[in-house]
Amino acid sequence: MQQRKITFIGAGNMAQAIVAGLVSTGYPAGLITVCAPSEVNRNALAARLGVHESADNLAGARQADVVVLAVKPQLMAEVCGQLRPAVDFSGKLVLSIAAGVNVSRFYALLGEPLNIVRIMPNTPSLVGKGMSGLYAPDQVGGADRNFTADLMGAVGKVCWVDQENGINSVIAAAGSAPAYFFLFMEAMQREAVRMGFDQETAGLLVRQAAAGAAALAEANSETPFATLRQNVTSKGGTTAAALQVFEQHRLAQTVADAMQAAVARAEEMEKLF
Ligand SMILES: NC(=O)C1=CN([C@@H]2O[C@H](COP(=O)(O)OP(=O)(O)OC[C@H]3O[C@@H](n4cnc5c(N)ncnc54)[C@H](OP(=O)(O)O)[C@@H]3O)[C@@H](O)[C@H]2O)C=CC1
Ligand SMILES: O=C(O)[C@@H]1CCC=N1
Repeated sequence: MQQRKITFIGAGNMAQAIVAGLVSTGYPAGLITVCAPSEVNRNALAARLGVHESADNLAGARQADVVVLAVKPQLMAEVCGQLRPAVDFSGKLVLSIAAGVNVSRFYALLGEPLNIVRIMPNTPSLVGKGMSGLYAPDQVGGADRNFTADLMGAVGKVCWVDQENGINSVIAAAGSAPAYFFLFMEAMQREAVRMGFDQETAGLLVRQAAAGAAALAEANSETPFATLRQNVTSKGGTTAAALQVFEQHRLAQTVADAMQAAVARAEEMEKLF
C-alpha cells in the first residue's frame, strides 16, 4: 500500500486497535503520529509501537498527509473547531471513525471542499480481524479511496457502502457487534461458574468455543450460518434443547431490536453532535 504520514487525533480504544494492527502488518511506525491530551494512552502506544506521540493536535495534523479523527463524537465539534483555523486541509485526506457524525457535519465543522472518508471500524482490528465499512462522497478520488481501503484492509476486511446511512447499518452489524458477542460470552461464563467451574476454566471453555465457532464460520465462508448451526444440532439432543429456549425467548427478535437500537442511536447522535 501507499505510505503516507498519518496522524490520529485521539489515542483511545479504537485508535489503538488500528495503530497496533497497522504497525504489526509492517506499516512504518515512523509515519504514524498519535495525538491525545493525557500522556497515558499516547505514551503507551509510542513506547510499545515506536509511533510518534504529541499533545498538540494542530502540529500533528499540520504535518500529516492523512488526519484520522478518532475522538468521541461529542468532542468532534470542539476538536474540529480548534483544527479548522490552524490547519490547511487542502491536499489532505481526512478520515473519521466516529459514529453519528456525518459528512455534511464535517463540511460545517472543517469547511469545504474537504476530502473526507468515513470509516466504521471495530476493535478486532487490533488482531487483524477488523471489519470496516467505508463511505466516501462522490468527489473523493480513486487514490484516496484505495488508500483508505488498503489502510483498513491491513487490519481486517472492508466493505464500501454507497449511501452514507449504510454506515449506521455497519455500526449495527459490525462496529458494535463485538460487544454483543462478549455479552453472550460473559453470560455463558457466569453460568459455567454456577455449574461448578472456576472462573478461569469457565473462561477457557467459552473463549475456545467462541473462537472455534468463529474459525469454522470463517473457514466455511460459503456455508450458511444455519447449516453450521444444524451441524451441531442432533435431533432430540442437547443443542436442540438449548436452542429451543433461545427461540422461546425470541432471541432473533431481540437481536433485531438491539441492532435497530444501535441504528436509532446513531441517527440521534447525528442530530446531537
Ligand atoms: N470503541 C469502538 O469499538 C469503536 C469506536 N468508534 C469510534 O471511535 C471514536 C473513539 O472511540 P474510542 O476509541 O472507543 O474512545 P476512547 O474514549 O477510548 O478514546 C478517545 C480518545 O480521544 C482522546 N481525546 C479526548 N479529547 C481529545 C482532544 N481534545 N484532542 C485529541 N484527543 C482527544 C482521548 O484522550 P486520552 O487518551 O488523553 O483520554 C482518547 O485517547 C468514537 O468516535 C467512536 O464512535 C468506531 C467504531 C468502533
Ligand atoms: O459504541 C459506540 O458508539 C462505538 C461505535 C461502534 C462501537 N463503538
